[in-house]
Amino acid sequence: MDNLEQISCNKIFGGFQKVYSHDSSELKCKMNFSIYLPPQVEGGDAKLPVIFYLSGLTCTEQNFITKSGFQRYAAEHGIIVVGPDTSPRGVKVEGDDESWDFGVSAGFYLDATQEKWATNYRMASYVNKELYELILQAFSNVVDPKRFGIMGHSMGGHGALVSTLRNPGLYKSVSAFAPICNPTACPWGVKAFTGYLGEDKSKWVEWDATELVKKYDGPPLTLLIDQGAADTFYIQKQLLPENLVEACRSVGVPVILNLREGYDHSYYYISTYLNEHFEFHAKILKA
Ligand SMILES: N[C@@H](CCC(=O)N[C@@H](CSC=O)C(=O)NCC(=O)O)C(=O)O
Repeated sequence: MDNLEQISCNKIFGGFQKVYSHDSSELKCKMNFSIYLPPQVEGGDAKLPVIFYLSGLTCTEQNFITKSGFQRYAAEHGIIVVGPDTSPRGVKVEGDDESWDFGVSAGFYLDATQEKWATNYRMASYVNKELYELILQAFSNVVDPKRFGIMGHSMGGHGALVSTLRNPGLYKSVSAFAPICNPTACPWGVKAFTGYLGEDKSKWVEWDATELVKKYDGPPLTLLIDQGAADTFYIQKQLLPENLVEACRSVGVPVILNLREGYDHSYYYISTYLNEHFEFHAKILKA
C-alpha cells in the first residue's frame, strides 16, 4: 500500500466518490484509481460487495465516474465500485503516445512480454493482483472479500471478460458494454497484441476472450454482453460479439447478448443500460 493518498472526495447519492493515487509496484509508476463508497458503508456491520469497472481506450479513471451516473445504482444496491486507470502513466516508452489505440490509455489489461513494454505494461497483474489486494487491505472494514464482480466498456469490457476467464472464481459476476470480444480477429486487437505480445499468435489466444471461453473450466458463470446496434466500432467489426456468443454456445457457457437498436459506443448508451447491469451483478453477488 505504497503512498496511498486521497486526491478527491465528493458526496453523491448519499455515498462518497473518491479518487486515490498510489505507487504501483507492477507498473512502476504512480497510478490513480477511483472508489465509490455507497451510503451503506456508514455504520453498517455487513461487508459490501465490490464491482471493478474497466474503462476503454483514451480513458482515465475519470470517464466512468463523471459521465455514467453509476453512483445512483451503486447506492441503491449497496455496492462499492472501483475504477482503475487504463495504462501506466508518466513512464516514457518510445512510441507510447503515437496513437490513441496503443500505448498510453490503451494498456489492454494484459501483461506485455515484448521487451520495450514488459517492464511497465502489466495491467492484468496490476488490476487482478495489486489493486485487488490493495482494495482488500485498505478497505478491509467495508469490503466482502468473497463478493467481487467486474464490468467494463470496449477495451475494458474485454479486460473484464479476460480477467474473469483467466482467474476462475476471482470475480463472481461479469458484464460488458460493447466489448472487444475477439481481439485476435480485429484491427485494434491485432495492433495491440503484435506490439505487446509479439508476432507469435499462439501467445495471443491466452488473452482473447473468445478463445479463452472455449477452455473455461471454473465455477458456473453467465456472461452479460451489451451492444449498441448503431455503434460504428461494431459496424467496423472491431468488437465481434457474435464470435464470442458462438464460442460460448459451442462449450455451453451461458451468455446473454442484448443488441440495443440505435445506440452508439458512447457513455450516453452506457448510462441508459447501466441499471440492468447493476441488477445483474447484484442478483449474483447478493445471492
Ligand atoms: N478516438 C476517439 C474515440 C475514442 C473512444 O471512443 N473511446 C471510447 C472507448 S473505445 C474502446 O475501448 C471511450 O470510452 N471514450 C471515452 C468517452 O468518455 O467517451 C477519441 O479519441 O475520442
